[in-house]
Parts: sequence; structure tokens; C-alpha cells
Amino acid sequence: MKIERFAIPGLILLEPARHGDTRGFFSEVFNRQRFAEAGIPTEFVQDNHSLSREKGVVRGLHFQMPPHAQGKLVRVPRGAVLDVAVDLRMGSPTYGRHEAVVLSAENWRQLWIPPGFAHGFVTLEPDTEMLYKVDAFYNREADRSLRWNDPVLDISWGISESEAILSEKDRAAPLLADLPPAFRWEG
Ligand SMILES: Cc1cn([C@H]2C[C@H](O)[C@@H](COP(=O)(O)OP(=O)(O)O[C@H]3O[C@@H](C)C(=O)[C@@H](O)[C@H]3O)O2)c(=O)[nH]c1=O
Repeated sequence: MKIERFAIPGLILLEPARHGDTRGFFSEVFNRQRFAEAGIPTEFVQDNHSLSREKGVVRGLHFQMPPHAQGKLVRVPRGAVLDVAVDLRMGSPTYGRHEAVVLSAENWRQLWIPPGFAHGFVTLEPDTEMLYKVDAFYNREADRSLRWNDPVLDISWGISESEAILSEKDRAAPLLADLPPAFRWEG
């Protein structure tokens, strides 16, 4: 399994092996021991699956307030996304900065996003499915959005506001400057 880290501490990109043969392929997409060795020592409590019908669907940027903060292990078994994680940990050397990576059925990459980040993605292909494991349960009251195209975040989504297909909740999401501080950097 290939493992890559970023300038933003905590984010981990993983690429599990895919064993191809004439029938297709086989892949261990999650192995608790190997993922723990890679720095993801967590117990997951929920598996989520979403389908986005069109190219240009933007979901995010989302997070849950403590004590319901979620770490997310995301992957794309069908289609492709540009996946984005924004560091919201107050005091972090990379607070407000983000990473954006392509996750696709083709590149087979997974992104580990620890608690303390806002997460979102834009679909690069129609009929894109996202699967992700989370380490805390969904909590509707703790669920928050951050405006996907807040200029302060400076994220290159590759689409304009008029092209983006968003939920009403995400369209009305607040800017970073208007969010209450949610997370503290713990080094
Ligand atoms: C996230 C979630 C939503 N729901 C419900 C609430 C709502 O009726 C419906 C759709 O919810 P949303 O519009 O929030 O779905 P969506 O916009 O796909 O939300 C997801 O976006 C990505 C970027 C994430 O990082 C996820 O954690 C999650 O926030 O599903 C659950 O029942 N459980 C869950 O864990």
C-alpha cells in the first residue's frame, strides 16, 4: 500500500494494492492493522455511501461540532472527485489551509481526514459514488457547513458558482470568518 503525507499534519493519502487478473481485480480496501500502522488508529462506527448523478455536484464543506467531530476515510469506487479537506484546528500551523486531491475508481486512492477538518468534494464525472468510513456517529444538531467557495479558502474547484450543483444547505453556508471556533490544535 502506498502512503503519502502532506504539508498539513494529519491528512494521509493511501493507495491499497489492487490485484488484477483476467476476471477483474481484488483489493483489501480496509485492513485495520495496516491502516493503524499507516497512522489511522481508529475504530469506525458508520459506513456512508453517496451517489452524485451529475458532474459538477459539490457536497460540502462539512464537519460536525465537538463532541461529535468525525474522522473520515473516503474513497471513490465509481467515477472521480476532487476531494478537499480544510484545516479548522485553531492554532494549527496550517489553519485555514486545504489539500485537494483527485480520488477516483481509476487511481484507487483513499484520503484519511482526521477530526478538525471540513470536508467536501466536486464530482468530475457523472454517476460518481463515494464510500466513506467515519469514527463518530452522524449528529444532525452538530452538523455544519462552511461555504465551499469562500474566497479566503482560495480553493481551485475547477467550476464556477453557476455551474455548481449544491444542496440548499450548502448554498447558504457561512464563511470561515463567521464560523464559531470549533476545534483546537493539539499538536
Ligand atoms: C451525513 C449524513 C446524512 N444523513 C441524512 C441527512 C439528510 O437527510 C440526507 C443528506 O444529508 P447531506 O445533505 O448532509 O448529505 P451530504 O451532503 O452528502 O453530506 C456529506 O457530505 C460529505 C462532503 C461529508 O463529508 C459527509 O460527512 C457528509 O456531511 O442524509 C444521515 O442520515 N446520516 C449521515 O451520516
